Amino acid sequence: MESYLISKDANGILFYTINRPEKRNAVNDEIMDGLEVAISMAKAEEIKALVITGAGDRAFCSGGDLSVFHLLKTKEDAYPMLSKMAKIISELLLLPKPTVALMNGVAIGGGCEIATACDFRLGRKEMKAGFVQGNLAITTGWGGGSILCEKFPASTALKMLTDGTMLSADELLNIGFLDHIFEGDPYTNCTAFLGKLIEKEVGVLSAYVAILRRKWSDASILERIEQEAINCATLWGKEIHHQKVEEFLRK
Ligand SMILES: CC[C@H](C(=O)O)C(=O)SCCNC(=O)CCNC(=O)[C@H](O)C(C)(C)COP(=O)(O)OP(=O)(O)OC[C@H]1O[C@@H](n2cnc3c(N)ncnc32)[C@H](O)[C@@H]1OP(=O)(O)O
Repeated sequence: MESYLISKDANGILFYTINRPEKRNAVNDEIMDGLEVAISMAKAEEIKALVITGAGDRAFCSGGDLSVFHLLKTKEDAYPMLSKMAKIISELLLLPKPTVALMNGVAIGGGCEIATACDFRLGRKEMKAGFVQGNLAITTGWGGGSILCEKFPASTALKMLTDGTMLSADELLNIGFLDHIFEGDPYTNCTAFLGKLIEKEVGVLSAYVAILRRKWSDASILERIEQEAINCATLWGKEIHHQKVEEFLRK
């Protein structure tokens, strides 16, 4: 089974689907590489938006693949993985096309980081999401913390990051993290949400998103994301992080 799927619909929307439902759509190197391919494909003239979603109805993305990444022990081990995904998420953030996180299920840790980098977040009614990295004695490491602090009020962002709790769809809507809650078929709901947007010319869409991309670039977002990856790598190498991950893997 392919670990990710990339497809385009008749409206010019490109879909990137993490296709590891048996692992709650956890991110490994292949998923990272696939996302980079999708971001590159989304730059094509005919593409009006990039949508990221997960296979199945349980999980959008459960973050980094702990069965793989827990083998990374030191700061030097972890930094290349963190920096690789931080660069890909930076490209997602600055893509000159509108982006959507179609959150078909739970989003945890790095899964929330991917969603935060998107312009819009749609959540299935039953979904929950949480930046749980703090419970694993690390921080966000793929840029999600920097982007959250860029996009949301400081207190909202810091509360989400430092609480490390799972929030319901209604709670996420109330704080502005979700733009829309849906029931039923994710694709139908996503195309309905983008209904007016896909009527516009690509040049108009690109010009509008450029206003945001320019604002974030002027605010040195890329440097902040790189520093986040370095800080996460430093915490990653500490023993307490490995103990916390072992506790999860033993459950
Ligand atoms: C920089 C990124 C950062 C990092 O990598 O350090 C992070 O993303 S930190 C956050 C890492 N992610 C997590 O801590 C999430 C762990 N998973 C869960 O809490 C649950 O699995 C949940 C809520 C996503 C789904 O719960 P549910 O009851 O529906 O399923 P199971 O727990 O029974 O899991 C089913 C199956 O999936 C495997 N699984 C789930 N999440 C991961 C993951 N992140 N990495 C690897 N594998 C994962 C789980 O082990 C089960 O596999 P099985 O072979 O069936 O035992």
